[in-house]
Amino acid sequence: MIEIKNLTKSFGDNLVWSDVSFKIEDGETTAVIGKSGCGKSVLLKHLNALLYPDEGEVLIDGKCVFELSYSQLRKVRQRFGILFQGGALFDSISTYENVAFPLRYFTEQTDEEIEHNVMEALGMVNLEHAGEKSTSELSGGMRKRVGLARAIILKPDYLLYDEPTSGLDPRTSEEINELINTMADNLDITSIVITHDMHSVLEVAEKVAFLDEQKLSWFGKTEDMKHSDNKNLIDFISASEYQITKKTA
Ligand SMILES: Nc1ncnc2c1ncn2[C@@H]1O[C@H](COP(=O)(O)OP(=O)(O)OP(=O)(O)O)[C@@H](O)[C@H]1O
Repeated sequence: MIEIKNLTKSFGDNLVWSDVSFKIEDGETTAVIGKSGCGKSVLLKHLNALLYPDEGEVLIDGKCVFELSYSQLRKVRQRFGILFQGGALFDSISTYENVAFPLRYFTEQTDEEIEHNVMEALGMVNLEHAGEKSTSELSGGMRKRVGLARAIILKPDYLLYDEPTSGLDPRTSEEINELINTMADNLDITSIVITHDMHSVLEVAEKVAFLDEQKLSWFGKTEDMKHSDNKNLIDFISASEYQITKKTA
């Protein structure tokens, strides 16, 4: 379990949010939503201590990540897989090598073991035949899938998704949502998804954290969101639904 406790973060005199507390239960998918600039990415970067807060704690299995030594932190960071917004692929190497990269960097696996694991990960994202392709030949949806194969290659406990459906058409977004669910079901993984896409939230998330007005404005089960009396949350959902209707009309 990841427990976020009384977290406050500012950059200079720009307060991003204060006193944020919620729990991410093992095996669940939690969506972090909110307007552009409300501090979703900043929150995500605190989970594995890529950023440090002004105050507060992030406890992973009871230990605060901000108090770990360098080597302990390295181990904790290996428990996280991250799907970056654009996929963050290296375009100078093949799709296969992109997925193999964390294994070559962090493990002592032989070429045979690497091949087995890379092909398994590519299979999970339905790209088993794309290994030799240059990543510059891939569509936006395929790049996300390769990024996802790379994010799961070290068999992480936690998978962080930064805007997994941004820039994708509705059908490709749907494929990515299905993959997020497949990963959660098949890999026994805990997922945290940053998104603006309410359709994606409804498809993948069990819990929702809504950041607004420099605080955690609402946290709860996805099914309770629409019945909330939080006006800003309801406005945010309605605005997103309007966008969905426009996109699919
Ligand atoms: N390294 C940094 N140094 C200074 N300010 C930063 C830094 N990273 C983020 N910020 C500021 O923190 C605030 C929150 O940014 P963040 O990227 O977390 O927003 P977001 O909710 O993820 O936005 P979006 O939905 O547009 O990606 C913004 O005001 C941003 O300018």
